[in-house]
Amino acid sequence: MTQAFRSLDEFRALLAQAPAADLTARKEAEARNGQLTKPPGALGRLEDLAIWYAGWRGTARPELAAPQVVVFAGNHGVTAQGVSAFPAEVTEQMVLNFEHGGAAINQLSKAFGASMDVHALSLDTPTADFTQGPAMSEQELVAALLTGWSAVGDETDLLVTGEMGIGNTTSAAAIAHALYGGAADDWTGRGTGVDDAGLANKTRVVAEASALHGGQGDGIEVLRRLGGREVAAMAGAIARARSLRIPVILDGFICCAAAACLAATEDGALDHCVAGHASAEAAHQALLGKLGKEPLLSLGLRLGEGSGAALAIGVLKGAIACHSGMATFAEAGVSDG
Ligand SMILES: O=C(O)c1ccc[n+]([C@@H]2O[C@H](COP(=O)([O-])O)[C@@H](O)[C@H]2O)c1
Ligand SMILES: Cc1cc2nc[nH]c2cc1C
Repeated sequence: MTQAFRSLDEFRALLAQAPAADLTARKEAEARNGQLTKPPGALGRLEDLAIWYAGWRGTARPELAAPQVVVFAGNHGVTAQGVSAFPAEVTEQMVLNFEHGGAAINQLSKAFGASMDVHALSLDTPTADFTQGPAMSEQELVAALLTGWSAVGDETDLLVTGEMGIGNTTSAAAIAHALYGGAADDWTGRGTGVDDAGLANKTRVVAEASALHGGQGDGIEVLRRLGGREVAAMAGAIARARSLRIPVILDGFICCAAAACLAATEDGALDHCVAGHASAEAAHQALLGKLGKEPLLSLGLRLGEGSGAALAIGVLKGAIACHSGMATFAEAGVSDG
């Protein structure tokens, strides 16, 4: 594939040109939904989900046949500040675990019939510690965005982006604080499980990062200054999915921070996304509120890897199976109200 973009401005231009949903297919799906053998609205959010999916796939009676889970891994210089309960080498060790099929996301992908790919991004070269300077150069960010962009399969009809990166809840918190303001502790949580002293230290790091980088540029610039390679790759994949009209299920706090960088850069950039779940990471619910997304599931997960979103594939499959498979009142000879 020829390189889709060579600079951040070219990536911004692609975001600005992103296609909308097919309104005709959406309207036809709404009409079909009204004729199905159930009381109006009785399938609750499943009805909205099926109509949303139909609009993005451009057909009133869609199938969901090829879901793809893609997991990106990156290392973070900010781990030098002691922000995680786990050592940085766990990122690489977990990549091996993903490759050998031993992680939670391997099992969930299999359980919901999704393909799964893992992309490790320059693990030997952590991003710069963003309390000292920008996490990435422009070219490093372009490379990470391109990794995500290129990871999306042409035949994919639903995308889940997951991540693995020790230290990345600090990156996500710093992104959210830079984008939405408030206090550093509004956005800082325990991640893999830091104790009270660890949480206080992490909050200091987020505050210092925002003081250094806040208020400078759009969401893409925030991503360059405070993101990580796997965070950027998720943003690139979500943007590529949009260009192909592939619906996306967002995962937890880090995935949503990546998505927020797109939303802050271009209005409507996440119209092709639904929120798979509410993570137990303290600020995820608030971040979902900023994105205007209502989570499908709330199961106390705080794993990442795309795990909550992968579970929500099952919900979406259920919604589409009902929408596309049910008989209408006329077909079934059932009296409508
Ligand atoms: O998805 C979430 O909401 C989530 C919440 C807490 C932790 N994580 C995972 O834990 C790792 C980051 O935690 P930490 O404490 O190292 O910043 C990273 O690999 C994430 O996938 C993920
Ligand atoms: C073991 C482990 C697995 C993970 N998966 C995603 N983030 C993780 C963090 C840790 C520490």
